[in-house]
Amino acid sequence: MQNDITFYQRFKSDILVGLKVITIRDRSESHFKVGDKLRVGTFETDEYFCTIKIISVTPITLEQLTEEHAKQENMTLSDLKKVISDIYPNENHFFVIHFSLL
Ligand SMILES: CC(=O)Nc1ccn([C@H]2C[C@H](O)[C@@H](CO)O2)c(=O)n1
Repeated sequence: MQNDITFYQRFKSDILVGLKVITIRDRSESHFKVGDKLRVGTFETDEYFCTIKIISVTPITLEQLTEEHAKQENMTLSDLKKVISDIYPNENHFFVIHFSLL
């Protein structure tokens, strides 16, 4: 069965133990709806590793990110901003996808 969303392999363990409960994506991955159950795979190999349930999808800009978002990503705010800027260069409009592990 196909996965619905992927994460870089390095985030897999944090997701599986509940330390990472949000992801910040661009508009191309903003179509998920509250209550959707998504199969999650690794970006590198598309290997399935868990199922998540969408709690909310909220628009945000890079400047609006706070320490609370960083905590929900299990990283510092400066690391979070760098990760996002590396993945999405020249983009400023994002969506915070809050999820729970099923
Ligand atoms: C294809 C793609 O964009 N994949 C992504 C995007 C983001 N993430 C992680 C990185 C950070 O922890 C947050 C914020 O973007 O989400 C990812 O694992 N894979």
